[in-house]
Formats: sequence, structure tokens, C-alpha cells
Amino acid sequence: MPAKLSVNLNAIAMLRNRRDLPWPSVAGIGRIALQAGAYGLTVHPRPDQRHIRFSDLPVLRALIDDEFPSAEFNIEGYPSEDFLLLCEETQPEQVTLVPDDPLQATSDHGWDFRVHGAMLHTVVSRLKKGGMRVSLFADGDGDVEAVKLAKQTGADRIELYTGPYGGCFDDPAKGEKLLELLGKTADAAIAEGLGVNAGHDLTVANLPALARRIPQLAEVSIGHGLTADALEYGMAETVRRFRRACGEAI
Ligand SMILES: CC(=O)[C@@H](O)[C@H](O)COP(=O)(O)O
Ligand SMILES: NCC(=O)COP(=O)(O)O
Repeated sequence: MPAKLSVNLNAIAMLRNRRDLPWPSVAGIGRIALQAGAYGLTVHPRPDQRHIRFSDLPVLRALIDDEFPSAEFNIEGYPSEDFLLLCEETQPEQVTLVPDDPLQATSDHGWDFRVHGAMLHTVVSRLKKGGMRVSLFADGDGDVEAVKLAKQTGADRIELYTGPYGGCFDDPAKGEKLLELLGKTADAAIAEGLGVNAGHDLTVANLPALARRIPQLAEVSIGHGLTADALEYGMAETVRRFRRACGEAI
């Protein structure tokens, strides 16, 4: 089954925040994405609310519940107490835990499971008791032992950090090497019974090879490259292009 597309709305929210005005509407663009067949919506509310505001979350929750009940809401972030409370209030179908420092410009690495395994175990248990699926942001560096430690946290899935692979748009040979390491990490995760998501700097150009190498890929969350394309092709057409790049026959 092709990987499901979750549209990350951070970049839309960043455009909205340029002015004290309600457009572009984060929920309105999310609606267009879901109407065009996106499987879900992703947001990464950062502590400074520089793009997604905490007040966006109930609006997006209601959009999914009222108009797209089979869609999924995925909330990403560092598991601070504030973030966990936000998740418990919003009840996303999936929470993706990311080891971000509040000052970090964007996510640029996965968890160090050797250092943070015990903390993650506690947080994963709490979120799962609350009825949420939990995915852990992980480096796709082929570290099989790290994947085993990820499994021990009780998480349902890992999300492969694909930033370095996405950065190889002008160096295909390096991209192929990184793809093999992502594939090796995914193989280890699947062998452990973990689901595999992927995200960061994915595009219509680099997705097909990733989807071919990891046929069990459950979900991709995509924001920056997808929003760039939406400026050119419109959100609905862009979602269709990304769905095709995931392998959907549409
Ligand atoms: C978790 C992850 O990979 C990120 O891509 C993230 O959701 C993007 O965050 P920014 O939009 O804040 O760069
Ligand atoms: N979970 C990763 C994600 O949402 C990807 O964001 P982007 O790098 O495509 O902006």
C-alpha cells in the first residue's frame, strides 16, 4: 500500500503570521489538502508559536472531526509538559516526538535512544494511555541497535529524519548512499515490529525512490517542499502530485 500523505501546515502558518490578519487560513488550506485526498494534516507547534499557534489546534481538530472523520491529525514536538498537555487536550491520532531545542531553526536530528530511552518510555506510555499513536523521530543512519532501543520505549512507529537525503538534490550519488542507510534503518524497524514514517525535505523528485526502497512506508509528512510547489501549482494539484510520487495510482 502506498505511503499516506500528511500535509504539514507550518509554512502556511508562517505566511499567515507575517501580518495580524487571518489569511492565508491554515484551516482553509488544510481543507483544500484533505479535499484533494491528503490522508492527514501535520503541525509542529514550536514553543515560540512562530508558525503554528496553539489556538490553531482546536480549529484543525474540529475541521477533521466535522468534515474529514477518516483523516488523521499528527502533532509533532519536543515532549515538554506544555506540549504533552496540548496533545492531551487536542487528541491527535498520532504524536511524533522530536528532540528539538526551543531555539532550533528546524528539526535536524533524531533521538539519541541510548541517552533518552527511559524518558521516552515514560512519555510514550502516557500518550498511549491517552489513546494516541506515538512515533519517534529517528536518524536514518542504519544504526540497528538504536532501532532496538526505540522499540523498547513502547512507541508504535519511528519517523525517519530524511533531511540529509532531501539535501542531496544536486548530488545523486550521495543521495543513493543515504537512501540505502534509510532503507537499512527501516528494515530494522520493520523487523522489530515498528511502523515506519518519514519526513523532512521530501519532494516530488526524491519521494519515488524512497517509496520504492521502503515499500512498507506508512506515512510521509511534508511541508516545506509541498508548500513551495503549492505556490506554483495550487494546493489541490500539489497534493495530487505528491500522492502520485508516493505511488498512488490517481
Ligand atoms: C519533525 C520535522 O521533521 C520537521 O520537519 C518539522 O515538522 C518542520 O518544522 P519547521 O516547519 O518548524 O521547520
Ligand atoms: N515530520 C516531518 C515534516 O513534517 C516535514 O516537514 P518539511 O521538512 O517537509 O517542512
